[in-house]
Amino acid sequence: MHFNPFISVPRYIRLNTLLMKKAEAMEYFEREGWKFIENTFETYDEFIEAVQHLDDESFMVDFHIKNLFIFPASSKKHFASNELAAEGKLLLQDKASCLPSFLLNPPHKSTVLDMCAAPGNKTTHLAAIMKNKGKIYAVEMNAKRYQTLTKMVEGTNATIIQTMNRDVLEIKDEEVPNIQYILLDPSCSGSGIVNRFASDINKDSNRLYKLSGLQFKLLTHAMTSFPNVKRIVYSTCSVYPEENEEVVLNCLQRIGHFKLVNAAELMNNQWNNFGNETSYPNLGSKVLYARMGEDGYKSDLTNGFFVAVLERCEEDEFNEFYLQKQQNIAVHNEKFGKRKAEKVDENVKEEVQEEIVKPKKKKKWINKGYNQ
Ligand SMILES: C[S@@+](CC[C@H](N)C(=O)[O-])C[C@H]1O[C@@H](n2cnc3c(N)ncnc32)[C@H](O)[C@@H]1O
Repeated sequence: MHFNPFISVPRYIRLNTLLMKKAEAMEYFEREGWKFIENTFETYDEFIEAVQHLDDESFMVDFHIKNLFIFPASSKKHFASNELAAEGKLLLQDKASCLPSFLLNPPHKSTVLDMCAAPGNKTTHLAAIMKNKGKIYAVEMNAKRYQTLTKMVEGTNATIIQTMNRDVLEIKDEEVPNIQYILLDPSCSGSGIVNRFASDINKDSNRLYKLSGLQFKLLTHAMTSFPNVKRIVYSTCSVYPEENEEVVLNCLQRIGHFKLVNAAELMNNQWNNFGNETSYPNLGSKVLYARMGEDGYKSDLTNGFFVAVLERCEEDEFNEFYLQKQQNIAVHNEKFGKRKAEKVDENVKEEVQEEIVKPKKKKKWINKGYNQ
């Protein structure tokens, strides 16, 4: 994988609507000498073109996220010490990192679990989307990062957030009752982050294996431990399919009662990058990537990011990957008559534990190694 080290993403600034109105922010920027370019573009491509040509004195509003401002990359130093950012009114957050909360889109008064919350960018975005009405449980395992999270929550006036310094894998439904929406943004390789963009050659397959095992465990927990969950967003700042499509596919194959929502439709078919449909049929085109334009991909002018949206199936409905796997097992059993029937949803956790402790040989990408 080749990339252009000179690509830079614009300065994205998310308005904290819990502390400041959009009109006030616009007036502030104009007072500071910035010229507003109105976003009247009909298509995403036209918009991207305009952002690419944003001059050093101008700013715009994002095409998808209406409380996200876009400034030229050259303004990064200027905003690093901005007074309104210090007051929690403006948040320096990349567009890609805003997509998970935007796509989860929990309604006001709903109950949300953010499973991996620190430093709190997405949790506080969720609170703003919910207009500070409802309840968000924000869980962070690492003590130091938990402190950063609590500081951010306090500083942004996101009063519906209850922070918890815990391992989310130990949290059960009784402790966080009636969770309806889950955001899962777990630790990942960070291979999508512009300045540390990793090439295939630099892939650390051992680390990747451990990370994807944890990601799988966390997504399984999200899908099986909270009976009232309607929608789950799974995201990473990685561009490696092992942490993305692979994790989602493995979970869907084992847990039948969730299905993929087509992210392209959620973006009104105005987006450039999705997963790999050839390698992951019926899955790749429904999961979203944000890309900075490396390797001939079209650019979204953001850091590299992955988002998958899952929704609970109707009663008696199972997702296609689960059904296919069950069918394969049935065919295999008929042929060889040896293997016991695959465990069903209720027992999936037991199976997951076994898989994580004892990796099976079928995980070919580990054995092949990526350093070749
Ligand atoms: C990618 S960061 C999350 C970024 C955050 N969502 C944001 O937008 O600001 C992943 C976080 O998950 C935490 N984490 C990893 N495993 C966890 C677990 N089992 N329980 C709770 N937190 C966990 C890590 O310590 C790390 O802070």
